[in-house]
Amino acid sequence: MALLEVKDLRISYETGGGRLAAVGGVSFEVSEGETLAVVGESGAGKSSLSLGLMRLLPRNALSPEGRVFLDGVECLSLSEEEFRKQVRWKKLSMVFQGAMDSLHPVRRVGDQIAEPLLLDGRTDKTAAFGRVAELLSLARLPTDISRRYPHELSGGMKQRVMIAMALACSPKLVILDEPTSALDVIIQAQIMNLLKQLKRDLKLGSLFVTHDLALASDLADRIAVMYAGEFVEIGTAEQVLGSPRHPYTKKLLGSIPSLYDDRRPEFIPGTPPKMTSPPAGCYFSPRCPEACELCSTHPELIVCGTGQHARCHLVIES
Ligand SMILES: Nc1ncnc2c1ncn2[C@@H]1O[C@H](COP(=O)(O)OP(=O)(O)OP(=O)(O)O)[C@@H](O)[C@H]1O
Repeated sequence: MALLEVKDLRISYETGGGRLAAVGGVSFEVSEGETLAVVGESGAGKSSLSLGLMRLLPRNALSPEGRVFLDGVECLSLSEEEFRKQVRWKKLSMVFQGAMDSLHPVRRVGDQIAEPLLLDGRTDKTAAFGRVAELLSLARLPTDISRRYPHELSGGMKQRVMIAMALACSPKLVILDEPTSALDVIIQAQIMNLLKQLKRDLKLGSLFVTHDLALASDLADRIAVMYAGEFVEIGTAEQVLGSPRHPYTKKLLGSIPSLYDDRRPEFIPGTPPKMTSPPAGCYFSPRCPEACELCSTHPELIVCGTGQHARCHLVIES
């Protein structure tokens, strides 16, 4: 059985301009120890998906529709209190986008990491600080930073602290929302190595949310490409990167600069549709170089390889 099973998840917001469909019927699974990267440009719905799974959506979000099974428990039908006690941080946790800047500036790092353990009520202070030392070492940080304040740490160290905090209650699955976006490339590589190590050593499952397909390829077992609230392609990293089937995935790959030839990175003309009034047909068709009359109807995901699916009429079903 999959660790996480998401079925037809839909998330919408009430806005001044009408109802906005941020996540429009997304289905996927993540197994124990597996990394699924969710890749898409800004506004594709990646953060809404992540916050929806954590049940931390903003107030103007409508109740999510669909089913979310985590370790066999259907999460959307739990009450807020049940979800907080049984699931959030314990089975499913998250490293938020830009979160390293949200550490409390005048509280010691160790106290902040210990907080969720102490709040749980099942751990005393000595045990909590023993666990803090373990978590710091898991995140490859010296244990003496426990007594330091956030302003004494570099950006990379603060991000390691955020990762340590996400692991505090030993979750089985972590959502990593753009975990390296604010870091320079050297530190980014170090954090990616740490994530790979945690995946291997702890058999940690993860949903790795990023706009960067090249970065996704470093950690992902499978990749889902998200466009206008939908998965337009999903498959193993090898399939999506080596033989992409959806025109949007091909364009995303073409936009990655190459060090080894004179090819110029392509750009994708146009912008994603307004999700308060999405077009009737394929959402990508106004920007698609391969669009044809078939694209005036909305495509379903089509099986185009073992475990590979693409939402495009031009894909031949296999
Ligand atoms: N609280 C909100 N109210 C109304 N619309 C929202 C809200 N939050 C997000 N949206 C809209 O939902 C859509 C998906 O946004 P979301 O932030 O989930 O995308 P994203 O892929 O995570 O983008 P980014 O990488 O920029 O965070 C966008 O059209 C966005 O404008």
